[in-house]
Amino acid sequence: MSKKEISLATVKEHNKPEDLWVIIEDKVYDVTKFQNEHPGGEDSLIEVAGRDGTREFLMAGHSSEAREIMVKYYLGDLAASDRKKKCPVSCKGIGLTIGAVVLGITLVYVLKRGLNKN
Ligand code: HEM
Repeated sequence: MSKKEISLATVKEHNKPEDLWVIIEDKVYDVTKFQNEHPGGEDSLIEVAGRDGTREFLMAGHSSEAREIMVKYYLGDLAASDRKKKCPVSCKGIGLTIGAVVLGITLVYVLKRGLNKN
């Protein structure tokens, strides 16, 4: 269930150890009170204070237990306009296919023209 939407500018204001918000997968968490309990240390959270820490969070390879703990600190979703535009694998695949088809047609056209000149 999503709560309210929070802008990136608002998250940026909470970038200190005594007031520490972080964005993970487009969700905003207030981890101020969790810092001292974090098994990965407070420094790793302070490092991403007030910004998107998704990459770092995923790189640390968090367990499903960690995901359960997160729920307690969830504040709301990042405002839609501040979310990074994501292109899923399927979308990249379509782009590559279209690119390849266009390239193929161009090649055939150029080759045919070249042949017709002789
Ligand atoms: C609300 C957010 C977070 C929660 C609830 C959380 C929770 C946890 C928990 C429970 C662990 C122990 C291992 C596990 O069960 O996966 C852990 C480890 C760790 N976390 Fe987090 N974490 C959060 C955010 C972050 C972020 C944003 C970063 C990086 C910037 C981070 C970096 C790490 C690291 C480096 C470890 C240590 C992994 C290891 O020693 O193998 N965590 N975290």
